[in-house]
Amino acid sequence: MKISDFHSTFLKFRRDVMREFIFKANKTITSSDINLKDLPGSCGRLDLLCRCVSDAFFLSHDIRRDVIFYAVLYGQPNPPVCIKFVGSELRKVSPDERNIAIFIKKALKKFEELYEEERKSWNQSTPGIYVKRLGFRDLILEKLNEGKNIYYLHKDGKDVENVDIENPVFILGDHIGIGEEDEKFLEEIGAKKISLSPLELHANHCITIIHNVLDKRGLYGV
Ligand SMILES: C[S@@+](CC[C@H](N)C(=O)[O-])C[C@H]1O[C@@H](n2cnc3c(N)ncnc32)[C@H](O)[C@@H]1O
Repeated sequence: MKISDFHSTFLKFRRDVMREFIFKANKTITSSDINLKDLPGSCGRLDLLCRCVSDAFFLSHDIRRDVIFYAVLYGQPNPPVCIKFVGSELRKVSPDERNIAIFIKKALKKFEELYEEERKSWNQSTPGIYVKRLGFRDLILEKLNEGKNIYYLHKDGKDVENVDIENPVFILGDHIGIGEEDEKFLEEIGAKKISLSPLELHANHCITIIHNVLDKRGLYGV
């Protein structure tokens, strides 16, 4: 098959879809006092959040511009803090954990410099990275109001192979999960619970698998 034929076949099946993720970081630090040498310990599993950001955006020598990734941080001293990463706007971010942690540190520094009133809106810290005072449930309600479909990634959900995915926001927990109360909330709002494997996976691996599922279905963003 010629490359041009492949390209037109690919485009025929391609449907424009943004991919959004919401990651609940139960223990991740909410001050800029980040020790880059201790991301898992004193920073409350910031290593895991950085890996999620890396797997959400980075292709080999390219970036997924159709992804928006939200992390809601619930660690001390000032929770909740929501950090938003917009793939089409990111500049100078690279896939390694340390580099991403430096950008998160800048976002938290920006947050510290704002008055509480200013924190109610999105504030850009560096290109494509924004910070706001926003809790996990309120963010999900905002997404529902935007007309998004909420998919909760969980081992015991329905096999992803049997689920149609449209206009998605994927919800993920960290090493602790999202907690019973938030699971109940997702059930109440009618989130679809979908499984990627019969085994318990790391959150960042779930992101890679979901990308793979959507890539193969031709569900790309613009
Ligand atoms: C390490 S797991 C969390 C484990 C935690 N002990 C719990 O009980 O939720 C991190 C997150 O990855 C997602 N996850 C893990 N395994 C999964 C699977 N097989 N299918 C779909 N999502 C999964 C879930 O969102 C989970 O909260």
